[in-house]
Amino acid sequence: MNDEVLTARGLRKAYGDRVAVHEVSLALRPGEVLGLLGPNGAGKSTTVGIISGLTVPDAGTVTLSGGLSLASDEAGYKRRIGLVPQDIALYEELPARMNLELFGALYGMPADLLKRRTDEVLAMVGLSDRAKDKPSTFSGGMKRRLNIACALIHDPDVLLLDEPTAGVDPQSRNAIFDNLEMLKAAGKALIYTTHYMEEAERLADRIVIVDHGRVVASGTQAQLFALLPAAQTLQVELDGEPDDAALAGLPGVQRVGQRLDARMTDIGRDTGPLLAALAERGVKVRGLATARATLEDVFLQLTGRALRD
Ligand SMILES: Nc1ncnc2c1ncn2[C@@H]1O[C@H](COP(=O)(O)OP(=O)(O)OP(=O)(O)O)[C@@H](O)[C@H]1O
Repeated sequence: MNDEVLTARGLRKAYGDRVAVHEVSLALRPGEVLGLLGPNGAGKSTTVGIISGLTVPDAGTVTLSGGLSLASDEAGYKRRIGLVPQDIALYEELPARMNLELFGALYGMPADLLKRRTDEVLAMVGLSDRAKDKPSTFSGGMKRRLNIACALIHDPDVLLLDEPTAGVDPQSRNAIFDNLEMLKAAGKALIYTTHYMEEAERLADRIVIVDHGRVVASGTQAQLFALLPAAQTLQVELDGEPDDAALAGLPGVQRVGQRLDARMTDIGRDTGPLLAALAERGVKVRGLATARATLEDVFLQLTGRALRD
């Protein structure tokens, strides 16, 4: 028995010679946000496309809880999945409300339910007072929020979001994050693709890092940071100008001008001994700061390249 709402196994998709997705497997539980993190072209959209049923894989399976798959019941499967595509997909010249009604009609929702859900999702994304307006008159952030509302109209269990904050102002971005946290609290399962590691760090319970179509690492943030030789850096601001000889031989310590950067796996344990060693050598300390490793560091460690170009 498992409590997964979605299980993807061995997904593979090639376009000619180019393998976009290679043996990607992932699983998702209710109330969980899975961050799919990787640079441009890593295969995130293709993976999401396969899970949504828009892209046919060359190999692999996606199953929802209860054993539901595209092969067993395509309409039933799609009713449980919502997709927020990377490129905004709206009818620009139709009122916001009508956009939602059209999406709802695709799922065969009865009129009374559709009316109720339309009101609910408009309220959720903060667009109730713009229901009669056309997306062509909306800001980028408002269009994104309406796009998310369209994906939620049929109340899916699983929401796939493909870089949903592209071109969004900070205020709308925060509003989107609030919405996603609300959905998570309501037990929805979310796959969130991004190449912004700050977004993955903020939202994701677990993260799958992809590169060149392959999963290079997956786990909780703590598990991913554990892949680094040192998860934290203690920055020691020096008082005066100690000579390099006084600083020689301190393990994991690097001098950066008037500062020492000490890489540590356990900052609580390792700070005391370092400060004692510095005092013993007559090195005076003016201040301390800590810097935490980021997912960018994890990606760099695993691939030797930066996440963003
Ligand atoms: N329809 C297609 N035809 C040919 N090649 C494609 C197609 N879709 C994707 N690819 C290629 O597959 C690879 C993975 O693309 P994908 O869009 O899945 O990456 P991504 O991680 O979502 O990147 P981005 O963040 O830029 O959207 C890329 O090399 C891309 O050029």
